[in-house]
Amino acid sequence: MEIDSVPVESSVWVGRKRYRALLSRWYFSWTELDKKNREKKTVSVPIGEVVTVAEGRLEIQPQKRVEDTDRDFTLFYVKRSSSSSGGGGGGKGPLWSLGRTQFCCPSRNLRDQWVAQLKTALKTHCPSRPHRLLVFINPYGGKKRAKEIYHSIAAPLFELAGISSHVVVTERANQARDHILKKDLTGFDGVICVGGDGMFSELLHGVIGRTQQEAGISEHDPTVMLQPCDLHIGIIPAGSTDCVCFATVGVNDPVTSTLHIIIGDSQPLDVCSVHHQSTLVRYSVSLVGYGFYGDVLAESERHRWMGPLRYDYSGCLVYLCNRSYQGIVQYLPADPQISSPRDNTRCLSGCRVCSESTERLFPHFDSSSSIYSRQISQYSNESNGEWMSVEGRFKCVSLTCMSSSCPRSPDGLSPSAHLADGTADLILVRDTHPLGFLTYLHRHTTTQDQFDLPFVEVHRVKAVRFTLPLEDEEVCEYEESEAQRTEEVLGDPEKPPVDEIESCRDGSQHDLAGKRQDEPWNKKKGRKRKKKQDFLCGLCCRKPPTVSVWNCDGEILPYTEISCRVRGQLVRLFARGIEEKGGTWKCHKGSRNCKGRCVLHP
Ligand SMILES: Nc1ncnc2c1ncn2[C@@H]1O[C@H](COP(=O)(O)OP(=O)(O)OP(=O)(O)O)[C@@H](O)[C@H]1O
Repeated sequence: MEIDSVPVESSVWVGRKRYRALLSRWYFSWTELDKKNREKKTVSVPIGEVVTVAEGRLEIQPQKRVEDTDRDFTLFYVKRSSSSSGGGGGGKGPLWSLGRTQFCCPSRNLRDQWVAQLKTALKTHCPSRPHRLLVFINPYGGKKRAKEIYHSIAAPLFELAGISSHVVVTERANQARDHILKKDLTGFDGVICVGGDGMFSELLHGVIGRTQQEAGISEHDPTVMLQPCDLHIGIIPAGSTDCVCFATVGVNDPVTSTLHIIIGDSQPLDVCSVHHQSTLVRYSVSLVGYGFYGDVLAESERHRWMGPLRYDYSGCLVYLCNRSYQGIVQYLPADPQISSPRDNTRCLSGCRVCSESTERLFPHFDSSSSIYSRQISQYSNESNGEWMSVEGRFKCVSLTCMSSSCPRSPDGLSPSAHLADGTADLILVRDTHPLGFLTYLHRHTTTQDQFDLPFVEVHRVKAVRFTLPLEDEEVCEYEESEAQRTEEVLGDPEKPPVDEIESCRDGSQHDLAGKRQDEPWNKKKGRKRKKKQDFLCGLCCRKPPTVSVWNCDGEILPYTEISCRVRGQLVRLFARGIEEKGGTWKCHKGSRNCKGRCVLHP
């Protein structure tokens, strides 16, 4: 049935008020009329944000109630409110809730036509909505409320929207990742995690790994072009850290996230692959951090019993230790003509830089075909450019593919970073006095520019390498069983043995020496490894450490010398980036798929 056929316009009643309802190409709107037929206020809902339409009077809250009346139909859609007005989202973007309006038509025939027209419009304009989802719930994440959040909030909304889901409540770490890697996923349009950043990371590794397996691509080669992933990932926040959700949606709110999933929003996301020599170690979307952020994570692992408070406690402790580390950072700069980490822009919904990057990264991309058919072209451009090198003592070295904003740091580590432009921001904080470093840290919680400090530099990059200066190569012994550990990180159900890492950092005599003798790593550049060092320092130390550890999205990496490469738009989330509160979603002419989604209804 053609959308432009009758009826596109008719009188309807909402309660006792008379309205003129109109279905145009991209919107359904209803305008209040007074007794003299003069128009009063209009409510306009993009078809893309209609959740469902049903005959009769339908309610789902506080519980489901259906009344099959002849002339009524009920419309469910996305409604926005300011996140500061409550709801627990506490974020940068608006909170979404389920809007519901009940319309009464002059006749049953007209009611049936409205329902049919709206359903056809949904089918025609929203072909990318999911129909079947695979949901992983981590019952131990955050405040252990993930099951309750899913069953009381997300599941009823999925049911309303006609989405079926297969639910897996995890029984161990990495179960979700292994499931995605190994099980039959035919028929699923997306994978969802109900948990925190750790659960998201499992899904990320599963989806990327599976896509490469199916495409016959080795993930280990940092120079190879990885296959962009078709299977969307959704996050229903229920963890103690939900940074990825916050940075891609703007709030940590299960209803908002569920509605983004239902309407099939699609946000491409850059991913950083972290390698050690010629082996993939992990993928990251938010932070790959050495020095302060690595030490805080390592310290916090010892105090898990404290819950989320452990990060504050460990942050204070590590700050007081006043450590800095020697290193050589090499980076491949991104094109400064396109954007810069200090251009004071923000990556918001419909971001021009990101949408133009799609064309740059995938010039032969055809929006009418699947993501799989994108031509592989990204890395011909990517390897271009001259590597730069910085050597010195650093308080921290951070690489972030996104702003990494979170409720505590609403602008994030790099406020002008983009979600999907194929670049990451490299932040180098050189050794400085403790007060200077405190100023740097404090500025993350304010609107002051954290890069406007003499000991801080920031670069927009496509790739990074970190090595230790020859004279300072005192690396913890846990590096030396690297091949085995990488297998554990990527291929084995067990996580990296953090306890071993910890014992190494503690200076305990965990003996891995037997494993190292014949390893090529020892022969590299003819270097001779010195003996393991005690790690603790500052308040609690015997000897200051010479190396830190890498924090990769909340996981400790088992290597110090790493290389990172940004994989532009490798995955897609059920999200749309951060919307400006109460504002209009700007339409950048020429950006694909704008299709009327670019204006927000009030
Ligand atoms: N059933 C399970 N038992 C133990 N660990 C699990 C289980 N399911 C998932 N995990 C692991 O728990 C870790 C933390 O989960 P999640 O991210 O959901 O919660 P979180 O409270 O935000 O955690 P954190 O802040 O520690 O990252 C994840 O890395 C995941 O691999």
